[in-house]
Amino acid sequence: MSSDHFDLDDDEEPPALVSTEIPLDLEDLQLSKAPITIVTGYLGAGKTTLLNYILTEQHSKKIAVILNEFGNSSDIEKSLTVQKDGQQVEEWLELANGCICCSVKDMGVAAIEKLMERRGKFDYILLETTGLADPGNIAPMFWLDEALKSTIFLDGIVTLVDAANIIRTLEDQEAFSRDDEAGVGMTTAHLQISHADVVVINKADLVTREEIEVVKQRIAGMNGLARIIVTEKGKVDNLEEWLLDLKAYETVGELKTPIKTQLDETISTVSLELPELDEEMLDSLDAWIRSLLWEAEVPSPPKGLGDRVPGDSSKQPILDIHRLKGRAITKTGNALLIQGVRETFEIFDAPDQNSAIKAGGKLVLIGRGLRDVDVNESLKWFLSRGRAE
Ligand SMILES: Nc1nc2c(ncn2[C@@H]2O[C@H](COP(=O)(O)OP(=O)(O)OP(=O)(O)O)[C@@H](O)[C@H]2O)c(=O)[nH]1
Repeated sequence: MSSDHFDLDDDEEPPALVSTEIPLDLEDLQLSKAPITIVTGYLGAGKTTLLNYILTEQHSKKIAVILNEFGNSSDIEKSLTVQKDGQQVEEWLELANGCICCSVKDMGVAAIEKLMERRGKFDYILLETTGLADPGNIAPMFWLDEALKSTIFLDGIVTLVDAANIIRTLEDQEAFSRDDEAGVGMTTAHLQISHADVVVINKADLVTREEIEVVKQRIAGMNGLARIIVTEKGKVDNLEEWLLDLKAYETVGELKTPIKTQLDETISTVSLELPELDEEMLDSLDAWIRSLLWEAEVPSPPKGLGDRVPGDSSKQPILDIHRLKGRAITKTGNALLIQGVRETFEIFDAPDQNSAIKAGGKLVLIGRGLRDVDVNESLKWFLSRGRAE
């Protein structure tokens, strides 16, 4: 995005702090936090085109768009403020419809909060990552546990894919594989799709309807939780439905059973039924999830079930859970939601108890290596273990 007008207002002294007698209402603070949506997608998928469309459309929303260089976590930790010759650098483009656009490098959560404080309140923040970013590294930073301390909260991840090139990108292991700890077979595009709450299949004008269907099936087979929309030039008509207010980390949505076609060799989605849990089983569930996310191990009984391919120890599957969502109902009638991204997970009371109880217990896992292990059997065994012993 280019601009011919930047507002560089940085040497002003901040106003002196004045003490107030008015008690802060924590709930109000929570409500006034600004949602941040991470917009990701492979090089050239159309991220900037989509954000340009949002910023120039007539709507009544105050949106702050941050374009930055979030690439990997080490860059982010390295620098929490933007410095140039000892001065903080901010470049803001103010738009006629009340939106702003800011281009920055190497920023962390604290720096974004600080920028937002200085610019005043925005209804939404959209953060465009670089085409090579792994959203799994970025999301946990915004999904803060001590939520009240932050003025922003992670609303969701939107991943754009280029309809004409995505299949090739997913299949061209040699050209696109990441040679880091993500492992062979995993491309950046895999990581971006597996973490998505919404997938925007862009550049629909460049392919046939049949080709769009193939892309849709492939994506739905990988990430059974993401909602999918098809666009040209990033034109998403209903912003609130598809990009803003996703609440992807506060609620778990429908948790629909993923389609059976496993077209992708690397990433898949598994859906597990959860029985009603007593306290001991709830602890077991927590331990089972920790084993999967922290140890990359599918617990199995001494013999029988396996987290390895029988007879060939060289073929132990690499388990790597990227995203996890679930709903657990306790025997005492309490509904809990489960949210996870990479190693971070949380189990908390469902805001809407009635509809959660009605929908029933379920756990959905998205990640690598899930095709090679029987997570369903493992979970069943693990939950019943305490009672059997
Ligand atoms: N034909 C066609 N071209 C598109 C569409 N959307 C975007 N483009 C073009 O694709 C190119 C890349 O779009 P960008 O919006 O810059 O993509 P990006 O994801 O921001 O790219 P990077 O920042 O390099 O990762 C540009 O030339 C766009 O004009 C579309 O729906 N159809």
